[in-house]
Amino acid sequence: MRLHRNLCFAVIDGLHKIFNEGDYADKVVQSLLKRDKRWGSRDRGFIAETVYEIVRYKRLYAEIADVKAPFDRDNLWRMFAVWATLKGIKLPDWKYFEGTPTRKIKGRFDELSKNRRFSASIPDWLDELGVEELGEEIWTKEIAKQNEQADVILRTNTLKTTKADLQKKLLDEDIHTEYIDGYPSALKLPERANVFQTEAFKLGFFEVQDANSQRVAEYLNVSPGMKVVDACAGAGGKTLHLAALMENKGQVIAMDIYESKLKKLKIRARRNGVHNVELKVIDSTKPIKKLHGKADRLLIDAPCSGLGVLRRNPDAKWKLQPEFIENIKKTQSEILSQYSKMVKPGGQMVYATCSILPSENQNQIDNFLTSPEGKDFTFVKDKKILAHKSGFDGFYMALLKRNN
Ligand SMILES: C[S@@+](CC[C@H](N)C(=O)[O-])C[C@H]1O[C@@H](n2cnc3c(N)ncnc32)[C@H](O)[C@@H]1O
Repeated sequence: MRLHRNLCFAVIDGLHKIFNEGDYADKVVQSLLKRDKRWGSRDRGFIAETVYEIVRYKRLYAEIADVKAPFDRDNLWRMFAVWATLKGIKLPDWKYFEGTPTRKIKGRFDELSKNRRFSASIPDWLDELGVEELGEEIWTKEIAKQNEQADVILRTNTLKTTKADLQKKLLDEDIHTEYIDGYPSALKLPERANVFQTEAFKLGFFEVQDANSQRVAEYLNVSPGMKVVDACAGAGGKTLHLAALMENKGQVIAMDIYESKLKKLKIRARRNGVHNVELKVIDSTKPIKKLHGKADRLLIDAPCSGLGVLRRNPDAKWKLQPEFIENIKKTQSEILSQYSKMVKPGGQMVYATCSILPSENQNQIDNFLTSPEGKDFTFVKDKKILAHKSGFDGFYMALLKRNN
């Protein structure tokens, strides 16, 4: 591979924004890709993948390059040189690469690879937490998997098309996809492509959604005509899926504390041809109280650490703080106790997270079931999904039934 100066500059600019200005990696990459219209898909792929890779392995590359945060541009070039050397890419004779100690880099890499905190590139506190919660063996495998690039997965919008028709339509647009065993609406791209530019996307035939994320709405056993509350709907990935499973019949009440997220959901619902969603901002306890005992089904897709989806948000490793996890656990427990009251007797509820930590998952359910609010509920089943076992994102989901 030959390095192109303007693409490498874009990578360095992106890293500067992510590491030093705290910008989100996905937003930074999105804006970098708009910088030059002449860039083709290979150039865009280089920028996105290199930025993500250096973000993933920040701790390892910084240690090998012997640089410390905050990283100035020279430091970022040194980390870039480490990345390129380990990839076996020949460094051009640019001034940034003068005196790069190629042999020493490889030696340091071999040495540091024996230590998970460097090989998987994670902060010490997170490594301790992972071992404490999952045990050494599982954590080692899981955190290694979370450093891989995630596949692009689509969810067929069954309100508008079928999986087979969508596959044909995408093939007409030169995009190859494959079925995934056990995931009824999913299509996987064996090769990455910008699916948002396709006609099929503009027509609302699919949404981009991880395969295991597609399991969550399915877990809730909804049917057409029901009154379903999606209490932490965000921009509505699962709301849209619920509406499709309900064949646009009945009512989905999509709630969130952020109106801005629900506004995005509104746009997506229009593209998806979804007509049965009502949006409600949670700006006090009132909207929840009004729904006490009314919902046939409740989805709590709770705010969480996001440790199951690090492949998609690698910068979360550096942004997460132990205090955030402690606080989010309190929020999860409050949400469970307050929002569960919306389920009517005989109704069902799913509590889900995109975390792999038992303390955010099954422990929350155990605590809820022994609390005064939880005594009306019976545990039906749960699923603990780890990325290294399933090949897709890490998730947790529990199904509970409200007693009659
Ligand atoms: C995991 S995300 C939801 C993702 C969304 N369901 C989807 O499938 O695209 C969790 C959501 O919970 C929202 N949230 C945080 N605290 C909340 C609260 N107390 N009540 C309701 N929603 C909350 C966040 O704004 C965020 O959108």
